[in-house]
Amino acid sequence: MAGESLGVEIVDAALAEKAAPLAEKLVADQVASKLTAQDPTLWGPDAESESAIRLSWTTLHKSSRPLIGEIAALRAELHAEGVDRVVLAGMGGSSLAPEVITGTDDVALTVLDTTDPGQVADALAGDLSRTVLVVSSKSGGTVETDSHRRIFAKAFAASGIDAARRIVVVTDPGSPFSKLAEEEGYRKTFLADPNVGGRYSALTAFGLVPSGLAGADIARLLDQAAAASDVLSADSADNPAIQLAAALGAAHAEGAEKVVFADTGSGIKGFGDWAEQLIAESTGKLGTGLLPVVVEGPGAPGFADAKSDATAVAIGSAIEPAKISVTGSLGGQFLLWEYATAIAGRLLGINPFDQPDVEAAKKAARALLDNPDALKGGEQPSNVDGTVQIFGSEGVATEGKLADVLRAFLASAPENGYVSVQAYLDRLDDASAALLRPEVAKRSGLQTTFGWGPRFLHSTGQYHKGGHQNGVFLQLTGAVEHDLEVPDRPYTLGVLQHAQALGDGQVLAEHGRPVLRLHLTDRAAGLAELVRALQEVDA
Ligand SMILES: O=P(O)(O)OC[C@H]1O[C@](O)(CO)[C@@H](O)[C@@H]1O
Repeated sequence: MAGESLGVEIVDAALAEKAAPLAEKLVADQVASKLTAQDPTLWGPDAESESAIRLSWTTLHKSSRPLIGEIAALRAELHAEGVDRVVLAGMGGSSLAPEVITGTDDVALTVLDTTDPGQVADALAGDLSRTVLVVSSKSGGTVETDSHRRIFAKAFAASGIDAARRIVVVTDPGSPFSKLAEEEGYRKTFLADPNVGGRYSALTAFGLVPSGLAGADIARLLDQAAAASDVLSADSADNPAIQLAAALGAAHAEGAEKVVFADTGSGIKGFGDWAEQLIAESTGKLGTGLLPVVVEGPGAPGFADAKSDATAVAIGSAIEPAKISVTGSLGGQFLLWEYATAIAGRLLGINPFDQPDVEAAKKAARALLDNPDALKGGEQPSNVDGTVQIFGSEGVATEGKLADVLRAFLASAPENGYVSVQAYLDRLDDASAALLRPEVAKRSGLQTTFGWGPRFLHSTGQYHKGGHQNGVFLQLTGAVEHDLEVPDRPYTLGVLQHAQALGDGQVLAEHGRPVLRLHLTDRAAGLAELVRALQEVDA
């Protein structure tokens, strides 16, 4: 349950045996206590300058306390004005933690981490007279978040609402958003601790402001982290973070580079989606890393039948065939996984605080936005089956029926590789796209990830380009019925979404990865055709 004490159990005896010497060495090197003391030398000289400005997360359970009162005061003020609907615009580290925190506490938060015009239009269609928009961006330069800000500011104004009174900003000191907030007179700006990276920021203003405004119990969350901090700082083989990092490191050394997450009754909602970014973006670089695979439950393909390339991890009680089980409160698990990921980074020999390959896809999308002809004109599919247009990167076979194309595509994946299904669609209206993950996993026999674009670009996107190069990529794009203007920008949201899909596809192809893009000219019909076609592909 969400309140229980922190624990890591390495259920698999062989894995426990291999992890033990790694754990002993971590204890002897005093890694846990040095990490708590924010020692930037733990990842070698190349990582030192970055680590020196990325380690404040080890003490956030103390330093974030003053935020509790500030957030409660703002919430009370807003409620007194009848404003009780919270919409959060933020990508990756600026929205994944609030989504888990509010989901676990069962309080409503509308998260905008999409460029899908339909999904954004749905959020706009909510009662604006009761809405506050939290604009969260560490860098203050994320195009999706800035687009949401522009769209909502215009919609507030069009409804006769003073937009400035309804926009709250969370950002780093000195960022473009902090300047803008001042210029525009936005209601309040929370400046976050700049010495914490986005994916380690769950217990900073990024995690706490939207969650607290929505009504989650953020004081309890910090208490939970505080209760975990001593045990996580201990140079002891009983330290759960040492155990977890050693187990993941030992498994990786044996060829298990994927970590498959299933919830087994943790009481935490959607923990895997948060852990996914932390692990993928932190470790997936220099051709190595751990690929998180979030599955639907312990019976799902990928977990139930995990092979030697994957470690099944239960979030909650140990259920067969999990090799590791992790229990504990949400606040405790945030801190545990942050410690374990940073320590695993040391075992893998990488810098867990940079994301060197994320920028490439952003750059490619920007180039496409600057050249709208490349996006609109002359984009002829190689093949069409029903409502599905088929596009393939070089070397990807696109002939025949959709089922033939899928069969050939899945067969082209290397042994022990993975399939990444990437849906640039509406997470709510096209929710059935997520059913493709287990279908593809079953048909291919490969570990299969699923991500909503562009959300995953800020999460597993780093791993795809920087991690083990054995993925094949199935992109889904869809027709846009009602596009949305982005005020004072030369593109619409739909065009941005398309540029993001094509831009990332280009970068993946440049890395020599196979990319199959299926464009659904009718989303609902196309998704149904796709499921039918997959069912024709033999397991
Ligand atoms: O908070 P920001 O600066 O908008 O960034 C959002 C996300 O984008 C990334 O930089 C990757 O693109 C993540 O590391 C980060 O959490």
